Amino acid sequence: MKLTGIELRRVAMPLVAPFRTSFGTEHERDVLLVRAVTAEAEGWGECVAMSEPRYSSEYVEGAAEVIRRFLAPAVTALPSADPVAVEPVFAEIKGHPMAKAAVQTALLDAQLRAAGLPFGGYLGAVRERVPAGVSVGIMDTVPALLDAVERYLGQGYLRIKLKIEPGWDVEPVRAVRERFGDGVLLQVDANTAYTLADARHLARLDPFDLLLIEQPLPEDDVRGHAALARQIRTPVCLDESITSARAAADAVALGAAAIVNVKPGRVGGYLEARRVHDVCAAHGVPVWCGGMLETGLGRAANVALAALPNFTLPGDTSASDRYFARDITAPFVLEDGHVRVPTGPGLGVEPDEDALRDHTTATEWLKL
Ligand SMILES: CC(=O)N[C@@H](Cc1ccc2ccccc2c1)C(=O)O
Ligand SMILES: [Mg+2]
Repeated sequence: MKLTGIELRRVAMPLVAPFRTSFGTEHERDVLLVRAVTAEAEGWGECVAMSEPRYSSEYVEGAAEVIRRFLAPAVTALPSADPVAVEPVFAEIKGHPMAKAAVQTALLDAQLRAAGLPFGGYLGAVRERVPAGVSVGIMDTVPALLDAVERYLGQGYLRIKLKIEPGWDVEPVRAVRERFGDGVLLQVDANTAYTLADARHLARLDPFDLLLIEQPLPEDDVRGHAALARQIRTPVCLDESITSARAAADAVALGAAAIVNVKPGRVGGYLEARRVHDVCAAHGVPVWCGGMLETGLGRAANVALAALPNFTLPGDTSASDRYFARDITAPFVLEDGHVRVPTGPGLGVEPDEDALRDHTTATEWLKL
């Protein structure tokens, strides 16, 4: 597949409501999109980096620079812009998994569109729709949280995830359990906000029968998560720590992860994400698809990935309107708590021209 060019496009996506986590509050997504143009077709990839390095070390401006200076030239140096062949070449450039994932996905999308193959079919999807969970931010008050959870349950979401941090954890969880009962699938995500010294405090979440507690400790504290897992009953799930299939194998072998949140951007792409899925399946560890407030382009790829067999827990694959009043693709909608896997070639969705134009803040054509 001959690459004729790569476009870097920045889009501003206002959020329907501020989204607060233990690492800050987001009001608008500044998204970097990658468009790979080949003679046969063009493909899209979405970089999930935030505008500031608060979730992980990557940030939008940095990802654009890495693509501009290192990843795009590496692709053009290849005889063919093959999404699988780029992996060993990208491996020589250290880090920057979100930037790598965006470029590889754009190449995959172009290749699959040209071949008329859907992304889900290519990855090994076994379902036509996936159960959707929703991530609920930290709120100013418990009543405000209960209103938000009530709205999401009313829309049909099959699982509720509450962001927590020291000072906002046991009380909101107790309030949700007391108000909505034990039947609701409920989990929490700390985004690394605690330390092992908080183990006894985190054990106070045990009575609430949570599905999991996501990334309570720092990204590099795998040993600490294994020690914590021996002191609490709630299953420990890792997110930020799982940076590759090897990291997943290590975390599982060390007893640090009973469940894994799979995020293609965090591990360098959808092919590595599938390897994480396969390693976890081999160890009997269930996975679910995490979210990074993607537009419909990244959402389409995530929903396809979430249809693989070992994705047995509802993911953060919410409908578009959970984050955006207007998506840049046809919106993903919730149907009986599920989101449909696109069936068209490649990602199966493309940007709506008008929406893309209205949200675009910058475009840059990389001379190759
Ligand atoms: C759905 C969910 O909770 N996602 C991440 C956290 C997160 C939160 C806020 C974000 C804002 C901009 C870009 C990425 C972001 C990721 C998580 O699982 O840890
Ligand atoms: Mg998380």
